[in-house]
Amino acid sequence: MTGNTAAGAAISFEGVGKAFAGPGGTRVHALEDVTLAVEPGAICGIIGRSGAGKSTLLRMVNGLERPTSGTVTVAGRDVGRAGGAGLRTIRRGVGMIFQHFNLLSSRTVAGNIALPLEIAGTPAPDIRARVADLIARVGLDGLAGRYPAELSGGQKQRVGIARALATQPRVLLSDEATSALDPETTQTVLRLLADINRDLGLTVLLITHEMAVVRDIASHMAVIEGGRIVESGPTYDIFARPTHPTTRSFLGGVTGLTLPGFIAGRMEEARPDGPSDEVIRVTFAGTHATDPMLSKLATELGIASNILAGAIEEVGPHPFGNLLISVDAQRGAEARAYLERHGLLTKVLGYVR
Ligand SMILES: Nc1ncnc2c1ncn2[C@@H]1O[C@H](COP(=O)(O)OP(=O)(O)OP(=O)(O)O)[C@@H](O)[C@H]1O
Repeated sequence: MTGNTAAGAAISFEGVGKAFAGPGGTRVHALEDVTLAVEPGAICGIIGRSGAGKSTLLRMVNGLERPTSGTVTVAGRDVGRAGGAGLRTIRRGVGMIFQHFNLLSSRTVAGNIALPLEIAGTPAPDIRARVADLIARVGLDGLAGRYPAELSGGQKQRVGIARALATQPRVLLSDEATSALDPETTQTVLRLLADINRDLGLTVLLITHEMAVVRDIASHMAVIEGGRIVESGPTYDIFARPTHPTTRSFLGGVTGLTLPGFIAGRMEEARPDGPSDEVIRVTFAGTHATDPMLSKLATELGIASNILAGAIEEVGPHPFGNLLISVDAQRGAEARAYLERHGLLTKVLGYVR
């Protein structure tokens, strides 16, 4: 997904910058030198904190914002320089869903879904057939005549998704689409997006501040901070080997990376003189996630380990685990070498006396 190779990409950002006029004649640099290529059929999650530049990035894909430098292309078409009919063509190929759904309260479910087709001048009989298909596709059978006020949040988002799909776009943009939903409804909406991605081959670009959303649905991800992409690549690789501190702090919320307070408060960076325990993060990737490596460490090397925190979960279709363990610091190097030899990743986090 990442890098400079934009050829063949569904969406590509090349050296993109965006500056807004700030207070008192200042300039706010919302994006700086963003380069990212999203391959056709990928689900790419952009994660970042409030104000990092996520919305600005997303809005460039359908031309709601134009870059002040660099180039944004969708299926090879330059969005920033398109105007009039060219921009309308690009926009027809890019659907968008929103955190607060943005439905028209005066229109029924069917009426909301029909709107983009009416605007595109689609004949009425075709609209009726297409709307019926879309209602079935998103699981809203029987609700065509309801008004938004009569729907749950999850149902409203399904209407939003159906409306976004009405003009058969090749790209779907999702602006915090599950942020207003409860966890269970979030899961059903994410599953629907994953099904649509798979069945229709749509490319999905989603922005979120929740790593769990990225973990559950995104094949690729990018972390944005202060308007710059600080890390990007396949989601699984980044979960296994996060390099940037911001990525690590986002990961702390969804993996077993957070040390319990009673250990965290006593950790020292350097190994102290005298007896101590080494605290190690062990990342289990792929099939190793289910291997009983710690018991092998005990039986084959006689090294006992304490499990301090951990979780095994799924990132996309792959099992993935993070364990925080402690071992006698004198045997730490030996334990890490053994685990690494067996395909696990290790990192010393510190020492506890
Ligand atoms: N139209 C605008 N005029 C001036 N500044 C803007 C404008 N739009 C965004 N910004 C600024 O650009 C920066 C990035 O904003 P953006 O909305 O893209 O961030 P975000 O990551 O989407 O944040 P959030 O999660 O809070 O929506 C912020 O400093 C914001 O104040």
